Amino acid sequence: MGILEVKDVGKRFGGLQALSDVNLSVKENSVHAIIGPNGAGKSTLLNCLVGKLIPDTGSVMFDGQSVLGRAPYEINQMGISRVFQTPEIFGDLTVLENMMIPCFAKRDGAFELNALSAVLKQNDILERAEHMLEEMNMADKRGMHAAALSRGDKRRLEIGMCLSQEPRLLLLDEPTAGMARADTNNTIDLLKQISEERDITIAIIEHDMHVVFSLANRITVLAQGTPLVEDDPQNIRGNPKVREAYLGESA
Ligand SMILES: Nc1ncnc2c1ncn2[C@@H]1O[C@H](COP(=O)(O)OP(=O)(O)OP(=O)(O)O)[C@@H](O)[C@H]1O
Repeated sequence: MGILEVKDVGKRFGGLQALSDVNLSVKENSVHAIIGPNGAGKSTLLNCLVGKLIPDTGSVMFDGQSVLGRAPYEINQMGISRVFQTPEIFGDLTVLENMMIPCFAKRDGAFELNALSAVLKQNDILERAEHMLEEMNMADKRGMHAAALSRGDKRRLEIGMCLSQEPRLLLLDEPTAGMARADTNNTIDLLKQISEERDITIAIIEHDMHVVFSLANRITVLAQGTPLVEDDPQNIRGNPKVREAYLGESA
């Protein structure tokens, strides 16, 4: 039994069956990649896991509890945290102020941006945020405006903000999209370190096969809204159907 169990999930948008009969089991402490061509249904599936969409059929269980019908913030509190394609950080705030926001939400269950000045006076929040920045190797950037960070550092900050909530499942939606190779490699190293050092499960949607094969120990290939195959990376690489359809002959 995985920490995340998706059973027979289907989702239709008008006349389009975006997902059908999706079964997925994500093992605790694994890095599980979901790959597939454009329009395969990867984002739709992710949205069904975090409460942004409700499937028409099937079930989604996290650690034995159904996530269906729960609001995104409730699912977040259950221990699922999501990193978006575009970093969700506040560019006008400093790196430290950004990091304080999820620390506050973790302590009090909610956060309003206009409460920031009050938050800045709270030592426990400040200590926690500074500790997280040290863990993310970003302490030297604490006073910078987040907008001035490199793409890779914006991603690093956002991942740190997610981790400060101590999730058990981290969902990543193309975390290296649009990044130069150096930033991509830094992000791969960061995610490897997180997966090795923390008691955490990672599920990642990714187009970049270098990222997928560097990180994943399990891969599900989605095609036209339904899983084509789920296997270990070496078998996915060698699977002729997958090679032909998704990876290209050079993979
Ligand atoms: N809100 C929506 N309303 C209508 N159709 C949608 C909606 N969201 C997604 N779709 C359609 O559902 C199908 C699956 O889309 P989805 O974005 O999940 O695919 P994807 O695998 O994430 O693709 P990509 O790799 O391009 O991001 C596509 O045909 C898409 O156009």
